[in-house]
Amino acid sequence: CFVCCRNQEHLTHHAAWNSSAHVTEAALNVSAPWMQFHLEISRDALYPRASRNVEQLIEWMGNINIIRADLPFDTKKLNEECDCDQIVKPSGTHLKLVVQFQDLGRAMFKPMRQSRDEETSEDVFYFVDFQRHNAEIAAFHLDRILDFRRVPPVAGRLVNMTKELLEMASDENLQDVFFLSPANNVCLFARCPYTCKTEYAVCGNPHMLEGSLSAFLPSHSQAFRYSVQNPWKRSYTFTGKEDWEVNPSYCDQVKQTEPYTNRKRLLNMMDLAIFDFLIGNMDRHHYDVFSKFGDDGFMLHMDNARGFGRHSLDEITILAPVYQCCLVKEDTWLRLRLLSRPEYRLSDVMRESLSRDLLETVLTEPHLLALDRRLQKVLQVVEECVQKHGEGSVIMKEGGQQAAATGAQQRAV
Ligand SMILES: Nc1ncnc2c1ncn2[C@@H]1O[C@H](COP(=O)(O)OP(=O)(O)OP(=O)(O)O)[C@@H](O)[C@H]1O
Ligand SMILES: [Mn+2]
Repeated sequence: CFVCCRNQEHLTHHAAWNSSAHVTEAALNVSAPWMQFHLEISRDALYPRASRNVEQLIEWMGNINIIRADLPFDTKKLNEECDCDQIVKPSGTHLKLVVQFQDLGRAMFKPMRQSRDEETSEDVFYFVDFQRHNAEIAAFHLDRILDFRRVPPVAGRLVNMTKELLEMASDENLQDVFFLSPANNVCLFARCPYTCKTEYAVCGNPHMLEGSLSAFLPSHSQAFRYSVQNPWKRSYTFTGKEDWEVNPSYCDQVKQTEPYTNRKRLLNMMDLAIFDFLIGNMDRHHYDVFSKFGDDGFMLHMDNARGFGRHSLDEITILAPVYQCCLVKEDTWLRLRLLSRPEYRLSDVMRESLSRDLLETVLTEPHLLALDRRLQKVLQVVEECVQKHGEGSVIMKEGGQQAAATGAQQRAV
């Protein structure tokens, strides 16, 4: 083992790769950015704050040759049961592919489905909303700026659907979803789970299509991770209400339930709510954690494609965990305040960060400005909590201890 993370704080080490099914020792390049990404994952975050590898990984995903395209495992499983004569729901949102690169790294590809200027209609339920490739990219950048480092690196890329996807398609099931539109554009549709209809397809122009590439995490056999239901998840029905929506003391219940008896996990839930409020994501039904790190480990913030749908709406209920529990991690609080100052304004830092992506405009100006407005609302919610309960019981160190006075009280007064 020549590149080892020698302590238990890290998730994988090089020796683990010898047993990897899709990598042979001969082809293995330990310095490949995707491999370095896996080696840097620790109990605290997906990558270190000062990681140089993340930039390299993004550039690499944006440029390196694609040698194979696959349907994702969950879609494959559904395909076995999928009958294209039976349309279940009129939604074509779940279009994603696994691509493999020349040096054996992999990424989840989500194609562009909605133009950047289009705002999602008010009549669309969040659970049938489109997945937006630019939301995946922007969410990664925001997560890094907030110093959470819980979103796998995501790069934007213009992909040639014919040469890089169809010709690299691993099996017939995938080849079969490609077709030529009446305008002679190459298109692809999702077989499953919801639709087999070509009107929900995405099309290139005629071959080129934008998409997001999310760097693959280590496989389950190398680093098992499991999904946990979000206690503040929404009802996925037309009229249903969840417990948190009707019970004002819901947080007391959560606090007494595993794994939230662990204060670190509870505080991480507050981070997740803040993150989702900023991006406008109402579709956080689950989150993932690596089992190796137990309840102390960080939470993964994956699947952010339903963020950034409506810049004119600030969906305050996404902040329910924060205003119901009246808790926030001190580090997060300090960072949010910093990003509200004119010299570090969140929208400016985001604009700068996103300009390094290969795609021209990741977020339009109204979405960037919405971030500043929403950040103010987060600060306001926390300040109201501080006024009610005092700073000592609201702003917490990661381990759950009271934070040193941060001046929230003064600002609130
Ligand atoms: N970067 C990644 N590395 C490894 N696995 C990933 C990655 N991105 C997504 N996945 C896996 O693919 C599955 C689907 O991804 P995602 O949730 O982003 O897409 P989705 O179309 O919204 O699917 P779902 O309906 O399951 O939410 C998830 O279970 C996740 O574990
Ligand atoms: Mn999803």
